Amino acid sequence: MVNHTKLPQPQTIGILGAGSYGTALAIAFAKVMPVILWGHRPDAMEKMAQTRQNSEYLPDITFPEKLEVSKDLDHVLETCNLLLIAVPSVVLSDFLKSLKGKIKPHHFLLIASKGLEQKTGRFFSDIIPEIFPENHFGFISGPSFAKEVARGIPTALAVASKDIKFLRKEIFPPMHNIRQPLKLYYVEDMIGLQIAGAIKNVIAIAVGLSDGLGYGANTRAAVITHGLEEISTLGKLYGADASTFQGLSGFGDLILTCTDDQSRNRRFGLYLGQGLTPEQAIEKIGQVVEGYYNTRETITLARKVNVELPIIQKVYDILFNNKSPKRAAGELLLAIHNL
Ligand SMILES: NC(=O)c1ccc[n+]([C@@H]2O[C@H](COP(=O)([O-])OP(=O)(O)OC[C@H]3O[C@@H](n4cnc5c(N)ncnc54)[C@H](O)[C@@H]3O)[C@@H](O)[C@H]2O)c1
Ligand SMILES: O=P(O)(O)OC[C@H](O)CO
Repeated sequence: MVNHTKLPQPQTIGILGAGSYGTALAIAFAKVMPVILWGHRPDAMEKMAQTRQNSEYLPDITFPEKLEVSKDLDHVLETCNLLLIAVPSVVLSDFLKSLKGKIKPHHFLLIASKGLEQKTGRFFSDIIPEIFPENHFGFISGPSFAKEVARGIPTALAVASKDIKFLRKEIFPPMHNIRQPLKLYYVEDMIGLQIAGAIKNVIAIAVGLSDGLGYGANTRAAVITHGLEEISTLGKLYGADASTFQGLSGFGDLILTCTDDQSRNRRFGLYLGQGLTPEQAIEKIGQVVEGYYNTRETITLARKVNVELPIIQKVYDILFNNKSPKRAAGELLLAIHNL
């Protein structure tokens, strides 16, 4: 067992992954505590260090003073106890494996990626202890577009871990200042948080699809409502706490992702509805569309417990069985009608 009381103070957060979300969290946390942001492309990190901006993902937002930019992973690992990991979920397993041997028992891993392991559909909460048996870890999730987090717009996030007491009392006290726009709430249900974070992306694709095909607000609300039901059904079968799906990482993130065009998953669905192929839609978005992978992984999870998820199955049929979006949507609406 790690003795947290021996960790050096003050706490510096190391953020690994300098895309839109890693950078946004770095900006938000650095308003109150020291942060080091690391990314795997040295040239991009050098540019960020010089310009004090991430012009690729968050143009025109200047980094706070307490944000250090680094291309030196060893420096981050030596300086920071808490490592917040914000790489796309499709590369998370490989990324974690690449850290094996470098991560020490005192490092706390907080995962901000939303998804399940590629192809296997395994939970990262099962994978992390296999790679890092001695480390404490958790997940951070909830309704939050990177741009709004970076701009300091009031945002509420859920943190799930078996060790929330340590995070709340030892790491994040500066974040609990009432004037902070980024609020953290603590829960213990890591499975629920992971399921909700991954599958809301699939439902957002379905909603985008419905909107892209020209259905209205009524249909959108029906797909969201039944989508939440599918998330909860699957979650309960995997032992998640039902209340997680009513909270920030469940209902909160589902509403955000399904209803605002800042969402890449929603936009992906819109493009499919407008007639683009999945490949064309991904290219047009130009950033990670995790719901594409999450759809396949969710179906893998559903098959393991023998449950039918009509909305997610239709999205799967479009993405991986070449079904036409129009035909799938027609069948989907019939399926919803019969639920
Ligand atoms: N963008 C958001 O609004 C948002 C909000 C909440 C959660 N998230 C989550 O954050 C995670 C990252 O998403 P994002 O929006 O920052 O993606 P992004 O497409 O903006 O950036 C991805 C970053 O990951 C880096 N990367 C790719 N492969 C890597 C590897 N093998 N090792 C290290 N870095 C690698 C890329 O260089 C890029 O900088 C996702 O799992 C997403 O669900 C994003
Ligand atoms: O842009 P999206 O669809 O990947 O969604 C981003 C976040 O997960 C919203 O909370």
